[in-house]
Amino acid sequence: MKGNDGLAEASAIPVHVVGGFLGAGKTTFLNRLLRAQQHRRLAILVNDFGAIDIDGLLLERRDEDVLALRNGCICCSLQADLFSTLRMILSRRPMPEAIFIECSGVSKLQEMRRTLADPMLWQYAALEGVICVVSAVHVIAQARITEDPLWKEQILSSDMIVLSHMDEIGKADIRDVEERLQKIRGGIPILPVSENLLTHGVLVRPLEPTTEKSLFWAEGEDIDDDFINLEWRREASLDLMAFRSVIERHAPVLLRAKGILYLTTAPQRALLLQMTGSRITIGVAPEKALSDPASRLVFIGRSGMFDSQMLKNDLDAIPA
Ligand SMILES: Nc1nc2c(ncn2[C@@H]2O[C@H](COP(=O)(O)OP(=O)(O)OP(=O)(O)O)[C@@H](O)[C@H]2O)c(=O)[nH]1
Repeated sequence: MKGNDGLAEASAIPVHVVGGFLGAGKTTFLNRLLRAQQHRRLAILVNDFGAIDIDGLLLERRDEDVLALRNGCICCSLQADLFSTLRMILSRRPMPEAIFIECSGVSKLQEMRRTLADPMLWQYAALEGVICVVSAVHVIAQARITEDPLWKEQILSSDMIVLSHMDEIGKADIRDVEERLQKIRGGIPILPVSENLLTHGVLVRPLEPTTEKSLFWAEGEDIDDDFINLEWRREASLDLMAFRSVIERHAPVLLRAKGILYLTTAPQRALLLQMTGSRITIGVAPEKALSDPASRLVFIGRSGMFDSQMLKNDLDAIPA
């Protein structure tokens, strides 16, 4: 049977939102969860703030299960795309058992919550809960991130916090992190990533659909303007020392960088660059990355602080 809007009627599919600041560990958490729940039919919707689909590349799931929404933020500028993608997922047969939405690191979770509380959507896909992934290392050592109003908004607007990067700090620091988070949002469950959490799914407090009329087209505050991103692509491989010095020069104003790199020392080898705050790692990229032989990187910073043109000029000047 079909509903008035053309969607098949069915009991609502649970929707889990996974949010959290730039580089907090959302994709890593989701990958662990997907591995633990391999037997389930899940649809994953991933929102990269930039046009380059890095998160889609990093998610370990069959390509057809992962849908990417790029070049904007689903909590504001991509709201309409979010709805049309959800409709497409809901029209699939067999239907997924659950939908996970990985927000971009700049998504406001209150906006996501309002968007998904749409009364019409709720009949088919009901928000089960909003999980905020918080990096314990950010809390202990990255004041630049934890002083960002958006970081706090995400904690205040979620139902549960999942702590990442706990392996990198000691027990006393973990207690300190929990206390600091409880001060921001008293009573919120703060959970480490455990097998139990990954296997038995993610709780959480069921919400009621909004009584307001559909927010489908409601205009939210556009937070895309607060952040600037630079997408940079180079067909030839890069000199590591020159690349490093460019990154070190710009690191103080960057909140996040990630992407695929090819270096002159091993031009056939795709490397994965990850940078959150001032922490940088370069490791082996997933095999899928090799389908594109170009280096492709995304850099994100706050407007007014991050000079994307200057970074682009510096990157362009790196010798091949
Ligand atoms: N040691 C450690 N590293 C982690 C953990 N979680 C994530 N990372 C690393 O932190 C970096 C960022 O992790 P991602 O999962 O890509 O973070 P994200 O929140 O999806 O990033 P954006 O989508 O860009 O906002 C990567 O280098 C991960 O390997 C963790 O629990 N422990």
